[in-house]
Amino acid sequence: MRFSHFLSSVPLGRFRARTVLALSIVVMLGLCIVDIVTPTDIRLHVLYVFPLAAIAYHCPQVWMPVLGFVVAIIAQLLTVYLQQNFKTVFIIDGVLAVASSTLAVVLSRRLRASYIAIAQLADTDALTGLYNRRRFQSVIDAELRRQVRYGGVFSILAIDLNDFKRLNDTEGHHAGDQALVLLARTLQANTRKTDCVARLGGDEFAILMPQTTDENCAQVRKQLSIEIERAMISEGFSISASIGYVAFKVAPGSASAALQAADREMYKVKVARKSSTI
Ligand SMILES: Nc1nc2c(ncn2[C@@H]2O[C@H](COP(=O)(O)OP(=O)(O)OP(=O)(O)O)[C@@H](O)[C@H]2O)c(=O)[nH]1
Repeated sequence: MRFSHFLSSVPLGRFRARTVLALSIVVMLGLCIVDIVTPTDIRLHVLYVFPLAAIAYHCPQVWMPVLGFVVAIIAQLLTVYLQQNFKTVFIIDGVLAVASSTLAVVLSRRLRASYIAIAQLADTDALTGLYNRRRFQSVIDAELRRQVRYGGVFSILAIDLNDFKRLNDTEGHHAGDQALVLLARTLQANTRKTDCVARLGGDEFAILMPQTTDENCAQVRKQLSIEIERAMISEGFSISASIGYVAFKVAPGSASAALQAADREMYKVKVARKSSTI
């Protein structure tokens, strides 16, 4: 998410974060001008900018940053009023600096945690916890760039359950969901940590395997077919998967082209299976 999009999406009552941030900057500039006109040390007051901006981004109610500005202004005026007394000024500035820095750290950490949670939601499939199509395409993009730079080979496997609709229709969507989760676990358990397993949608899954040749893929497909069948039978699902693969010795034009090529191979397997069962 671009920072400007994120900023404009933060709800702050009737105001947008952008408005409150602009307000906080105006107030801080005002405080700095007060400092310059009444020659005190402005270095500490600049510290207020960060916590106030952090509050402005983070808190859902607009009165909180406004209250922060009011407290900062009162403290500032008090500091100016007492500036003859060096010790008092030092204490007020010290307390404000510590409080504002602590607030900035706490709020920034919460902000970062929310951002990570949002980014994770955008990249993963809620049911299986695997990467979703969007993230998988960016993983393929990265592999394409790596291959163009360093050469080598990588492969993509496309996996699609057979007659999954029938399972949903006869045993219900909950059973269907369980079968999808089981498939996700089986794929992860039987691939390398360096491979990337993703759910592209519905009963379609895919695996990106770096440094994996055609021959390796044939072995992986055989092994996965056995493990999927074993896992499904052990949970009482009579369901299998069609698996197609492509090994790319030369970088394909795009991530979508790579996925489509693997998909075509998977459909060939599916069609062959259907015609053999007719
Ligand atoms: N339980 C469950 N079902 C889903 C989910 N997403 C998609 N589906 C169902 O998956 C089914 C996919 O149907 P199809 O694409 O015809 O696949 P299929 O029945 O396996 O048919 P073939 O691929 O031709 O063997 C549909 O019934 C969708 O409703 C999900 O998250 N959970």
